[in-house]
Amino acid sequence: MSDLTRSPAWTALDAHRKAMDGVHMRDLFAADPKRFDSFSLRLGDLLLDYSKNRVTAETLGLLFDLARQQGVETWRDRMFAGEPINGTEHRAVLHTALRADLAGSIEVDGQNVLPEVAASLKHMREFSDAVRDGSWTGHTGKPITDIINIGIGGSDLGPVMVSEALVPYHHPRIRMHFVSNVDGTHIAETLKRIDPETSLFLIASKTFTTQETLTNANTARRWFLHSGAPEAAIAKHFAALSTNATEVSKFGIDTANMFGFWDWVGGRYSVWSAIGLPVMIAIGADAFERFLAGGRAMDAHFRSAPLEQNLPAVLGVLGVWYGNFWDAQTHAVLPYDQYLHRLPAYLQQADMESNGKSVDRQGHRVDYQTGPVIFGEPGTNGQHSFYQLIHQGTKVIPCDFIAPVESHNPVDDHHPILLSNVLAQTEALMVGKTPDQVRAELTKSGLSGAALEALLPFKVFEGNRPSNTILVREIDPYTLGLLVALYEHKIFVQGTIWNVYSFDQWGVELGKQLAKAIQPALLGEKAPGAHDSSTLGLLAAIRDWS
Ligand SMILES: O=P(O)(O)OC[C@H]1O[C@](O)(CO)[C@@H](O)[C@@H]1O
Repeated sequence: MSDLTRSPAWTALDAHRKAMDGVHMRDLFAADPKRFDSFSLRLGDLLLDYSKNRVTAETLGLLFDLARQQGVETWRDRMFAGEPINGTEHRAVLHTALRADLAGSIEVDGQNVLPEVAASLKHMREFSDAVRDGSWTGHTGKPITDIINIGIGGSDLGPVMVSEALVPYHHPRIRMHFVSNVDGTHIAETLKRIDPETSLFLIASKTFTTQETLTNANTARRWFLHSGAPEAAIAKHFAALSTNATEVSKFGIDTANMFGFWDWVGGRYSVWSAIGLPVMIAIGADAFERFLAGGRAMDAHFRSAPLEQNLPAVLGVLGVWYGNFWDAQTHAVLPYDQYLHRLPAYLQQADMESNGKSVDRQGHRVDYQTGPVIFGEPGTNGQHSFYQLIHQGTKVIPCDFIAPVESHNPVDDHHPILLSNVLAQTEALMVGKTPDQVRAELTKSGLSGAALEALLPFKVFEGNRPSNTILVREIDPYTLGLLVALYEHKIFVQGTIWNVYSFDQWGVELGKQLAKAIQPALLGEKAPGAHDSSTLGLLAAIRDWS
């Protein structure tokens, strides 16, 4: 057994979990009319209702004991202080510095990093202002109409999610495109829609060695030059967002057009950095600052609120409760806002790349579950797709319902209908429908006897299915900043409880290595070499058909 699973806090939760067997949330609500007041929290214009969970005050007490036992507060303080808590890469984890009060000081290796953050933001502001006001033109003197961000993983998902979430704030002249997939279709379809004279490519890659990004960037450059633009025009149409000046120069982008950041910014936490430049161009520097301010407000809350009133801590321990004590394998992210349609994809990387680990910080195989499988779709689309399983399947699927109270598009009665679905879903999941209720309904509809009894089991909803509801007044740059930082810190809390390193991602390396080894065979440059029979069989089939 690991230190964690034999620890006092864990064993107490194990025992408590058994005591919670058979406890239905329906009864918890019936017994306590103030349950919502006890199990909800607000931070400014963000409200978290976590009352529809299989928890009592005792459960939460035990979960916070676990969080304290695992040093959540100490690790949190170490993160904010710039200590190298990313142990396998010996790096600080300081995405919080990107949105910090720049008058302060945060040191990495004895150096205050905030002046560099301020300088980078200034550079981004000057550039984005120029693109937006039309003073930055293409090589033929026309203002930029299309921004094409080429990046993948954290260099794509953060920018595309935030950009899409904030479409109502976009500059009217500027269209945004995000190319990530190495599948040629992605870049080819994008290039069809743009004009080289008015396009600006942002090559976003922390390392500037990522194969997908460089392949797409090279294709974009060839396409641009092929349009008749001279080599010197590249400087007007290509910029780099990266930590790697050497590779940026090698690619042919002038480092004057490079927006830098630092190795203490993890890819999946980098939208607050120069990687956010496409967002800043789309929404303007002031709105981007409001996004940073939202993140900063959540940071201040996470640092100072006692765990019991701490939004990220509450979300974090609830996930641990279901994953480790109720065998939940997944977690659904269900934004009831079309503009948030990329949030589930964004959180897939943020969460699964961070906590998808099976070795603890001491290098031992864990004997407990770590990060969940994250999935989701915007509501109400998900309701007509996979919610059947959430309501009546055999699995416990904790859900986060996320919704703005005000819509950017208050057309007809759409928004009340949308919101009624949020409330209805969480209520239905919690309360369910008993056999007696179904019997009464069926009787009323005229059914009776054997026919009624035959249909009855299919129409029963067990209920007791957990959900959180996160309401914001409206999705604006500030509340989005709050929301993104909320999830970042939730992931941090969970990784700390699980004693894993949340800020590395070694698990993505093997596939990259093997792809490099297989590529020459597909290009016909080499014989396939030694592989298993499946890989060889597939290679042969591909060769046959190409
Ligand atoms: O920004 P880069 O260096 O191109 O990396 C892109 C992505 O690739 C990964 O390293 C893993 O695939 C992610 O963590 C990262 O966000």
